[in-house]
Amino acid sequence: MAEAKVLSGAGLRGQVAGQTALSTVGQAGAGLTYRGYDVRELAADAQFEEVAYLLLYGELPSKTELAAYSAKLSKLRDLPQALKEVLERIPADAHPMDVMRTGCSFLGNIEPEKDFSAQRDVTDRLLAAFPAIMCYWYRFSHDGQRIDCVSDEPSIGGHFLHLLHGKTPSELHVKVMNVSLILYAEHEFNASTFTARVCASTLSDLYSCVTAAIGSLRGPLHGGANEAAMEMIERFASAEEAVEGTLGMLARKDKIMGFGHAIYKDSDPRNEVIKGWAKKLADEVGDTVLFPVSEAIDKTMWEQKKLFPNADFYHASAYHFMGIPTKLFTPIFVCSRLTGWAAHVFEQRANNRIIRPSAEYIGVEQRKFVPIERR
Ligand SMILES: CC(=O)SCCNC(=O)CCNC(=O)[C@H](O)C(C)(C)COP(=O)(O)OP(=O)(O)OC[C@H]1O[C@@H](n2cnc3c(N)ncnc32)[C@H](O)[C@@H]1OP(=O)(O)O
Ligand SMILES: O=C([O-])CC(=O)C(=O)O
Repeated sequence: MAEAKVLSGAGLRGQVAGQTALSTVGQAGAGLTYRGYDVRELAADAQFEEVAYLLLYGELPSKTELAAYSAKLSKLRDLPQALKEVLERIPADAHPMDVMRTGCSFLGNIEPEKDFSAQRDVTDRLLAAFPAIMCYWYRFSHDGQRIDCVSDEPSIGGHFLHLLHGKTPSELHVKVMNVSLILYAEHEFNASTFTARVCASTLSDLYSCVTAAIGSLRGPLHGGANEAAMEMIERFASAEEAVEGTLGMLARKDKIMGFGHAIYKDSDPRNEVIKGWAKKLADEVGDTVLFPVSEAIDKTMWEQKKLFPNADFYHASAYHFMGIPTKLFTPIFVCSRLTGWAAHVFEQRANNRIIRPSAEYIGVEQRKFVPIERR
């Protein structure tokens, strides 16, 4: 059994900053659990909507509850005209994470959370509307098309692919999107979730918590790593080139995106799952470069640094094989992690104290103010 990672030093590493009943990360013998369920079992057999319900409502739904929940989400997919107009004004070269942040924030203006008793309805609305926010902007700014924001796809993953590509997605692609959304849904006190909880602790509204969390997820050390990993993988034309390139990056002390983790010590339990699906997709498209390049980087990182791929690394090629533009990778993460963020906001609100740590002062000693004319 793997020993726990030594957690000390900067970045609040190893500090217990609160309690949660939502997930365990990196506990010996239990890689990642959502409300007690192993994420690998959920990814194998559940639908993302079931997992969202589990996180947001506390237990797995019955068949009837799931049908009602999925129907509720489907009805909430369309965007208000005012939001479409805002999205149409955002340029094509904007970062889609900025689009998500603006879309979420704007919806908070026109459909505000009037009372905390509406928190689940606001979350369900965002869960249903996020794929359209991303795709409406993308298709308008890139293809000049005003797409229909509703589809008859039963799942959120299928709905996203349908809006993006304008056609019914294959069964395999719907399955992989479903797995991906499950794997990304929740991860304890990661940076974006902690951001959401800090915001919630001031008794702010849910849209503010989610908007803040999107800002934290955007960075390449967190959710943005899947895009950065894709950009790196694409630079290599063969496994040999990838090995050489990785050795060079390590020699220059570059960070290799999609590797390492703040909590896991020698593997990320989500990796084996998404890697398996990335391989299936590679076979489907007849890939002979990207997947071997990814494996070569993976092998070199382990041999040289004992660093392992995190959830982001093989997500990069998996999404690429499904024809998803690289810049949309992190926004998909938003569509999923929203469930974890919101569940943490509910938990924070249910037992709140404002989050306000202390700082160790390392500045100059106290001194006398000097008026500007004498400086
Ligand atoms: C969904 C997610 O958010 S998962 C994370 C996604 N982020 C990435 O993939 C970005 C690349 N990875 C990283 O930057 C880091 O591994 C993080 C941010 C995920 C975790 O950071 P930390 O907890 O500070 O890492 P940790 O303490 O394990 O680092 C140990 C050593 O390995 C090095 N290291 C860690 N990850 C990497 C990496 N990807 N490439 C090269 N070196 C690395 C660190 O620089 C550190 O070296 P040092 O002791 O010489 O300074
Ligand atoms: O937990 C973390 O530090 C990063 C994260 O969100 C994840 O791995 O899903």
